[in-house]
Amino acid sequence: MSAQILDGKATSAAIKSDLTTRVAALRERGITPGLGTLLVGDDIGSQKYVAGKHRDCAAVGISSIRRDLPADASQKEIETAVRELNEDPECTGYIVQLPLPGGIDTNRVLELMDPAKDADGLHPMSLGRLVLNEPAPLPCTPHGIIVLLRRYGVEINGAHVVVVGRGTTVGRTLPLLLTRRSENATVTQCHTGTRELPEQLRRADIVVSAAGVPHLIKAEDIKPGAAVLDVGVSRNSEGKVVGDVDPGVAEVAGWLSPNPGGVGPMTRAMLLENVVRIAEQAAEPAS
Ligand SMILES: Nc1nc(=O)c2c([nH]1)NC[C@@H]1CN(c3ccc(C(=O)N[C@@H](CCC(=O)O)C(=O)O)cc3)C=[N+]21
Repeated sequence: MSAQILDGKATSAAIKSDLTTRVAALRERGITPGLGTLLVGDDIGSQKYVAGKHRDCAAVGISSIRRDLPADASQKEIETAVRELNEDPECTGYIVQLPLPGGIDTNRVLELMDPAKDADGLHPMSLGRLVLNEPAPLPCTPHGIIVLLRRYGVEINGAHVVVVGRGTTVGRTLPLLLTRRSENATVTQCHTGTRELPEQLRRADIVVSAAGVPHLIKAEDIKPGAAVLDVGVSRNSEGKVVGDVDPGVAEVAGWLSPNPGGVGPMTRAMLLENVVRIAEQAAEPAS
């Protein structure tokens, strides 16, 4: 038996098609959503992600505003670029591509962003609202994970989910989404300091690995039939993406989200969704 593939590429294509309709409706009312990206430096991975985001925008009718700064840009130059995106009326939502170069105070940069334009859901205000159960743009990768599970009918309610990793984009935020009443999962968060990771993994109905450790998750540690989502991004010597999940897992798992082709495209679709939602809300302020 081989796992059913949680196909993020196909699922994101369907979502993008829905978004195209919503963008067209906004445009008919004279509103054009615009996604800004601020990219600092020339990391090849980041360049690729940002290029992908702008391609997605073009495909659904969102205009894009691209700001690129050199790797040696100063804190001040980066902050100026953030202020300009805050002010730019064509930019209705934007992201600061992470990580920023060493020596830059990332949190200070994020705090300067207008929270009303937070397309990533990673502004401190949005994260605080998430903790407080208030409406806010959701972090794209965790949101993409939940939408992907739902589209394939993987039961989240009551499931035991093991999340591996403690980064902001997945490890720290995914448990917040999964433990909302609407998802109702039980979460164990693991990381590099976790003793006996295999024992934790064996109890999981759903495993989400975002550790960035190639082939950390082995078939012998997976409960037969469990859903396994590979979110780890490492690169091998040829620059190819290598995930956290050992290929042998496909023989044991019930569902498998591959990497690439799984959560990455979903992340991009959720980013577009945030941009469209922000523009819709601006068009029709809650009374
Ligand atoms: N402020 C900020 N927001 C982010 O959302 C953000 C970020 N910084 N920094 C880096 C990570 C990484 N990330 C990915 C998005 C899409 C794919 C993606 O679509 N990948 C394709 C393949 C790409 C390839 O092969 O290189 C796939 O999985 O099929 C991957 C990774 C967003 N990130």
